[in-house]
Amino acid sequence: MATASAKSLLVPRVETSTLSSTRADSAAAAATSLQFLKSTPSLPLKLSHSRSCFRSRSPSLVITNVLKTQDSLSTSLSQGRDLETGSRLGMKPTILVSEKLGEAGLEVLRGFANVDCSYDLSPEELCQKISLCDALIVRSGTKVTREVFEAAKGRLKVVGRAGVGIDNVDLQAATEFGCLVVNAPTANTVAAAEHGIALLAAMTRNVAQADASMKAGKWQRSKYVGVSLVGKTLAVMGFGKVGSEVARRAKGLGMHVVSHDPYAPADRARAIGVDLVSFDEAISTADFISLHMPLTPATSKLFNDETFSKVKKGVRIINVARGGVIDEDALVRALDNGVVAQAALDVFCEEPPPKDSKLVQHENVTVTPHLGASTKEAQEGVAIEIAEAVVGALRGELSATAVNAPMVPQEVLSELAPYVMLAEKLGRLAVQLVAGGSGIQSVKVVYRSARDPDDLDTRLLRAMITKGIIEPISSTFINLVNADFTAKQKGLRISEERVFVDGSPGSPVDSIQIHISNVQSKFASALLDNGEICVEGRVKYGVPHLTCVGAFNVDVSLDGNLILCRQVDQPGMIGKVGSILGEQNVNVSFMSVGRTMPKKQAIMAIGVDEEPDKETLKMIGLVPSIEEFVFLNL
Ligand SMILES: NC(=O)C1=CN([C@@H]2O[C@H](COP(=O)(O)OP(=O)(O)OC[C@H]3O[C@@H](n4cnc5c(N)ncnc54)[C@H](O)[C@@H]3O)[C@@H](O)[C@H]2O)C=CC1
Ligand SMILES: O=C(O)C(=O)COP(=O)(O)O
Repeated sequence: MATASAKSLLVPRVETSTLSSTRADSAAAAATSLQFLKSTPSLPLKLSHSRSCFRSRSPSLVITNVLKTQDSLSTSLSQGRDLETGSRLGMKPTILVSEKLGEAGLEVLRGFANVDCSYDLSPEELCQKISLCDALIVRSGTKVTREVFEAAKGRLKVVGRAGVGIDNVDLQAATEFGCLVVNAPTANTVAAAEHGIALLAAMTRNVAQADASMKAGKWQRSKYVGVSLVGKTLAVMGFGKVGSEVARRAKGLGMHVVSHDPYAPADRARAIGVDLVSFDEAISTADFISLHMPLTPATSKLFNDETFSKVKKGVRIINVARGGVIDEDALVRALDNGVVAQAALDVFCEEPPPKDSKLVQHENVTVTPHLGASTKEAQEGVAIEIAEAVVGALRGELSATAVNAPMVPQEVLSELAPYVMLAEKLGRLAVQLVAGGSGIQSVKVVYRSARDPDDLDTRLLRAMITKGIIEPISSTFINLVNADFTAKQKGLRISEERVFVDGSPGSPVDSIQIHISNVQSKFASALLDNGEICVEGRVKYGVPHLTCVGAFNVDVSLDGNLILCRQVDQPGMIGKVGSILGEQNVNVSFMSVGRTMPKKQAIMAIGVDEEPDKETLKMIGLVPSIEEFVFLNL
């Protein structure tokens, strides 16, 4: 249900009014809208068991422009086709699917976009195509490098990883380019765990080798005597989704399971009878080591010569995580000298590995070509999970599986929605009070709240304040993905402070204040005694309001444009300014006067639907008793 209007969080500014209309031309401020979508429509599909994981994904926040200026139009166009305008004009976004995706997911995508399934693209071909695409869906075989984001020329808004590992996506580059990365983290967990167990069993009983031998016409029973699993110790390295499912299954096989995971809660492990131990203890006591951690700079080549020097002689290793977690040359050495008796590998540093790979050819190594996620059920689940996430993101929703943007739970999103609008508008307003806005270096945000700090998630508010502050003074397209990065790039420090107020903890925030220090103001009345610009806002009846400018209390809804005037408090001022605006056909939507004391200084806040021309503003400035005024686009 649409409740109001707002700027896009995740997609670039979009034009939804008629571009040629004078309103679009003259609307210096874009009104904004916040919408909550109902749950994504149910899909006429057969669902796998894993479906429940993503069906529970909650509806998300959609933030979309309804108006825009010529300036913002060109910004938008320079970033590629405007999605909402496109859809109004009957143009669909384009989604490039660069690796095989389940048909069920493709159906979801086709309902919303033009879908280009182009598999096996070379890096050059991918770079050529990408500037025509709004989203890209990959699996593990496509390298989404910085070059890809550069080649996209700002059009690519979402990269969907149809699976878990996102080590093939340059997340830093994605973030810098404001491109959201989403993954499908749950639908292939069981498949990967089952493959881990399959490799464990196949390796210990030499299934692959014996099969090849028989197909070569041999009958070698004594050569392929295996080892038993029962009673042996398995070290699960990485006790996440896959690791814990492997552990559960290994327990069922009668194995003793230990695990190493620096971030896993011990009680979760204990609940399935697994002891969390140190890295060294895990590798030195285990008969089998199964790898389930992500590939990150910290885990790259974690299994190297030094690690193999600490393992129990004759250990067996299973890797369904990522090839890069193992130094493959070191593993070959360990296999050759018998330190590692056998290895079963689904993943490799380079995929596919070179044909002459010593590891692949090694007689004590069982290999599969990255099949961990490749079951019919998992692929159907992953495809739907990623299709829903990508479509949602293209609609501007915050995804529950965003990898490079704050993931805010739905309950938090729902209650923060009006405050999100307030945050952006206050940021936008505060920066326009600065004389020469680009010199801002230090911003303090004060949240007054009756909530315990632990119960107030301000990441979204902070991102929207940053967006509000930066967008009016920069040509950079800002969204939730790159707000923090861009602020840092611009040397803007944003600190947050929470002040406890008595009141109802039912509402997350009582007020938000923005303080900008060490700057001059265009509107001296916005300055506090300490020289900081200060504006404060609250949400009233679900609508963002400006409640304080400098030391003056005001009470105006933050909608449309705003004129702030300081005058000597006296009768007739509202009428004088109102009639100037009326004569020039500028519609006044609201007015509020805040004063220090009767007949002293007062601030008049006037909301206007249209932007007054320079002459009109000049006439306001000439009204006797008006000491200063400023026009602000919200
Ligand atoms: N072969 C295949 O087809 C598949 C491979 N995978 C791989 O498996 C990995 C794990 O997947 P999930 O369990 O779904 O991810 P997850 O995020 O649920 O679990 C990863 C766990 O590794 C832990 N971890 C991080 N650094 C560690 C370290 N230095 N030492 C020990 N543990 C560490 C984390 O705390 C986390 O608990 C993925 O990152 C992916 O690379 C996942 C699915 C299919
Ligand atoms: O989900 C993962 O991390 C996987 O490794 C699965 O990769 P795939 O989608 O099968 O290329």
